[in-house]
Amino acid sequence: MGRWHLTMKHAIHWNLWSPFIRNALLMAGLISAGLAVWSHYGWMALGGLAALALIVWQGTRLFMTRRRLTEQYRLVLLQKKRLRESEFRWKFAIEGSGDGLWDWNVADGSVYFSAQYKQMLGLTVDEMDQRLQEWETRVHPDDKAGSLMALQSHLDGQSPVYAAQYRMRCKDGSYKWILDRGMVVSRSDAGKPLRMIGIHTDITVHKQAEEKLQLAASVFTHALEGIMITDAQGLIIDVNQSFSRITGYERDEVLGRNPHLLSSGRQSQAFYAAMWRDLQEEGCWYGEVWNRRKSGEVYAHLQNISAVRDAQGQTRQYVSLFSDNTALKAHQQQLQHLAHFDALTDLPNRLLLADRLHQGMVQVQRRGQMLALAFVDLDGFKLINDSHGHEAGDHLLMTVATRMKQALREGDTLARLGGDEFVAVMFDLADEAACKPMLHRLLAAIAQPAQFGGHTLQVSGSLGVTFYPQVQELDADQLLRQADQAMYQAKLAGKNRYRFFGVE
Ligand SMILES: Nc1nc2c(ncn2[C@@H]2O[C@H](COP(=O)(O)OP(=O)(O)OP(=O)(O)O)[C@@H](O)[C@H]2O)c(=O)[nH]1
Repeated sequence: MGRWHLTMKHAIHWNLWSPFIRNALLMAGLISAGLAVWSHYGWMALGGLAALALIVWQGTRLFMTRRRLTEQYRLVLLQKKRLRESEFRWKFAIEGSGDGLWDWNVADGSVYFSAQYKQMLGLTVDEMDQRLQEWETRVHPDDKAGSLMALQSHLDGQSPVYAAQYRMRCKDGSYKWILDRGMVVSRSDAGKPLRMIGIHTDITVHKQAEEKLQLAASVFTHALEGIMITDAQGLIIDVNQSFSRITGYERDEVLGRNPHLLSSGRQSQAFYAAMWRDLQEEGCWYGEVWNRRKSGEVYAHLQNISAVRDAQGQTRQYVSLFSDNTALKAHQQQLQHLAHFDALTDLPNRLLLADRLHQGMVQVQRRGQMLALAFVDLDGFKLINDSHGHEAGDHLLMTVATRMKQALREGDTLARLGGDEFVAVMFDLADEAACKPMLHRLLAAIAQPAQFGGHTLQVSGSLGVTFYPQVQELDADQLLRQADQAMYQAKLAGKNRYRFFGVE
């Protein structure tokens, strides 16, 4: 027994349980058992036993086959269930994502378009033929070549997946942007594509947002205005090209820095405090700012700052737009000057005189003082023009203007009304007599000879003087008319002298 056990162990160890050995041992066992039964009980018993063994064997086979079939059936059902679940999951995922599905039989050209695919284009389930031509006729003509090229490249095996973006015509004639992705899922032995599956994603909103972003980026980059964006703490996070052109600072030099680096120092702390207050309360600020370029040059610009707030009303960024208006400002100042100053002598003109006279009249009355207004007309000026030419006349007018100005005190005003007529306004006089030294100085200044083109030019002046305030209230025009009348009296009296209004 011990030896047999050892042999069996070896047999198992050496893997001798091959079908041949197994069957040979079984046959030997059966023949031995058959001989034993036949020798003890005879043929009848042996036949009965064999019949019994046959019945047991067939029954066992039947039982085993049934069990195997039942197990196979159970596995098939399980696989089917898993497949259904998997299909359900995929269908749910694709339909739930809003994407449309297509399944193309490349060989015969038929295509399955999912309900969602058709719905995306505004079509009902029955409104689209299951043909590839349906897709081709709906793709925007401008996008067709590109998408077909991408498709062909994938069919030829040149790209691992097919992906294209194109516009597709909907039922109502409008176009939707579609992202189309797919791949060949089966090929013939020769590598010919047999079936291809893909999905359609509606990216219209995304495209529109992208276009808006591109537009905004283009405006930002190419705007003539300088644009500076800061974070909520006021640190610069982006600037455009015009910013660099206007300020002289490159983008890298200012990122992360405070816009204070542009400050010229011309604006007070109160100015910036008011700006921040407006930004926090109103969300925007607009005004003129004097800044300093990298070169050190101070320049003026009109600046518009807006706070960018999130849905919760928290300020996220500040966007500042500004344009360099130095040239405009200079031009404005030039126009302002031309409007108020005489082009030949650069003295205040009639307009500015009226303004200053008005202010002076208010001031002297408040201070309890007096002002004198002298109307000056040159004597014999026409002769200068006639004898030496207009240029000589201009030269004399400029010379006389400078000298008269020097004859007056600082704070007094000398204006040119036109031609050879001037007006001098002398402020802060204690009484009428206080102006007499100035009147003499004016006459002397006018009478001083001037040289031009080798000629000596000389004129004199007649001055008519009036004072303010007077017993009767009067305005600046009335004052001027009084002085004009007094000047006429001075002319009548022989010129080169002054006359007070109302004094014969
Ligand atoms: N050169 C020059 N002449 C001017 C200008 N404006 C006016 N005139 C001339 O100045 C002259 C002024 O004329 P009047 O004041 O009548 O001549 P006037 O010789 O001074 O006469 P009286 O005042 O009576 O002494 C005119 O001949 C004008 O043509 C100017 O801008 N430049």
